[in-house]
Amino acid sequence: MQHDVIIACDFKSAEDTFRFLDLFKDEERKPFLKIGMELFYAEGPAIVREIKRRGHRIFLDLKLHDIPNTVKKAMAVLSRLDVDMCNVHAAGTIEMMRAAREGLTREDGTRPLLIAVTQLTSTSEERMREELLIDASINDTIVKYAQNTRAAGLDGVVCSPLEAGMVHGACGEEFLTVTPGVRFADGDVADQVRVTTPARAREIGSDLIVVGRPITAAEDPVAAYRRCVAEFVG
Ligand SMILES: O=c1ccn([C@@H]2O[C@H](COP(=O)(O)O)[C@@H](O)[C@H]2O)c(=O)[nH]1
Repeated sequence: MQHDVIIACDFKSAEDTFRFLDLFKDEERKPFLKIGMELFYAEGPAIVREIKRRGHRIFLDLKLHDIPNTVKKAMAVLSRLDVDMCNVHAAGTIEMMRAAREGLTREDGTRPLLIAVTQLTSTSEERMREELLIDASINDTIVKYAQNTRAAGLDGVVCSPLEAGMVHGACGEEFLTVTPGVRFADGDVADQVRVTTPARAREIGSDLIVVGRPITAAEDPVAAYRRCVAEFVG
């Protein structure tokens, strides 16, 4: 997978999204976009179809986590949207991830990329131990969840860029690392915990970085996007 920057379009409406996307209309590089829960719950499948029609690649970040049968059937519905990538929570177990892959696979055998969230980048090791009662280090947890994801036949994981090298070491170079938790050196971390810069993400081994507020809330979003691309893609 070619290194790229995915912009997290965390907007409340189609109107706000298209106002933002219009800023990029003269960009040579059509940004790869992430549609998450906020926008999808507000606008439904129509927003996915419209953004696809405009020629963007789409990561549909709905993080499914339910019993295997429910996830399989939901994935079968999502497969009709023809997105490029979608995801589940690895905590849903290997059986659930296998069901997700089966549901997503179309009759002709094709499917979008399917990845699994390991531990959210807003979670610290301390909270994981104290609130989630996971009595292992965050690194061991992420490696184990990544190995489970690989065993289920998925294509990669969502993790912090700080963990990308470790995940590749455990699961192979071809196994995708898609990494939110990206901040400029001079930027506000907000609710993220396990963060680093686009340049450092590239050095550590991330394949795709996911960047939201550092671009969407910037005074000049196009300049912020170009800065990410320059640091991460080169
Ligand atoms: O572990 C995870 C999984 C998903 N996300 C999503 O990525 C973006 C990050 O946005 P920022 O504004 O750059 O913090 C957001 O849509 C999250 O839902 C994540 O941050 N961490």
